[in-house]
Amino acid sequence: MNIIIAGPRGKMGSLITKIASNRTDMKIVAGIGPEGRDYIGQDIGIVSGMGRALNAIVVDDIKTVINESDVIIDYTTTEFSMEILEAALRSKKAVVCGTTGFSEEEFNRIKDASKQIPIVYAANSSRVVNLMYKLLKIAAEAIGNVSDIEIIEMHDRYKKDAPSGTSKEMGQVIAEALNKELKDIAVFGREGKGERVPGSIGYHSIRSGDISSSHTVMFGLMGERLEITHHAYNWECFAQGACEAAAFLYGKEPGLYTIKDVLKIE
Ligand SMILES: NC(=O)C1=CN([C@@H]2O[C@H](COP(=O)(O)OP(=O)(O)OC[C@H]3O[C@@H](n4cnc5c(N)ncnc54)[C@H](O)[C@@H]3O)[C@@H](O)[C@H]2O)C=CC1
Ligand SMILES: O=C(O)C1=N[C@H](C(=O)O)C[C@H](O)C1
Repeated sequence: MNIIIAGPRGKMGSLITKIASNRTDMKIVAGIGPEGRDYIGQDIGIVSGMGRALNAIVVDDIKTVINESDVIIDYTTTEFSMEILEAALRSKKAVVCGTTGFSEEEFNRIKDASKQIPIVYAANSSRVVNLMYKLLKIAAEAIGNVSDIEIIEMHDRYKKDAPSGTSKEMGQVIAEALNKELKDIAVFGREGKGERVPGSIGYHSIRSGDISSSHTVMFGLMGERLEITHHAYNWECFAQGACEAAAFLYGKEPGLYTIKDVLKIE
């Protein structure tokens, strides 16, 4: 299968390039970078920092290369992801989207597009984080109604969105386990409100230094607490999942798939 990688200079794009180039089931045919960058026209292996050419060029206009591809892997920005989605729709190509921070309206555009093209949307493409979702469901079903739930997430100082896409998915898993709507129980920040809101999920975002990604969900009771935590030491676990998702999409019917479909964590 032929793939295009969006943002190959980025943290995720460069790792995805490295991992995809070592797989025998996929071939990188192009990268897409922002207009005006000095590396447009250069080889993606050089642009991504791998130090060797992969015989695929980074272009700034997806239209010029999209027909050579089967799947586009996109971990970039919400604005650019929307452009990729439109191009993929026009050319009927599959997309793996791991970008986070979409508005509800933007996410509805992804859902609509999936009626015509196959899409994996994954706010977190690590296998272990997706196992953590399963653990959260068990914990929320058992003690969610009798504990104070807090989600604490930490990322590097450059991350654009807060709270993280993963923490929203974690909140969703817990809300579903409690038969509630996340929007009714999520509390962002607690400035000026000392007391805890009973039955809520508190969100806390830390942005500091070069923390790759950490998520803790705390179930607080009187006299004890349960914490379930995932730490990523770098972004490779997410990039591995991105490539697995691309391989999964090859030849798939249109639809909105999740990383659970890809990783088969039942
Ligand atoms: N789903 C998951 O498992 C993960 C998701 N992410 C998400 O992926 C996204 C990217 O994260 P990072 O790689 O850390 O960011 P980054 O800032 O390192 O990379 C973003 C890339 O997008 C490119 N880009 C932006 N606008 C563009 C445009 N108009 N045309 C072409 N290229 C454009 C930039 O040049 C850059 O290379 C974020 O939304 C982040 O939250 C990050 C890690 C894991
Ligand atoms: O920006 C990141 O780094 C990450 N973003 C994703 C998110 O918003 O949840 C996934 C992971 O935590 C890394």
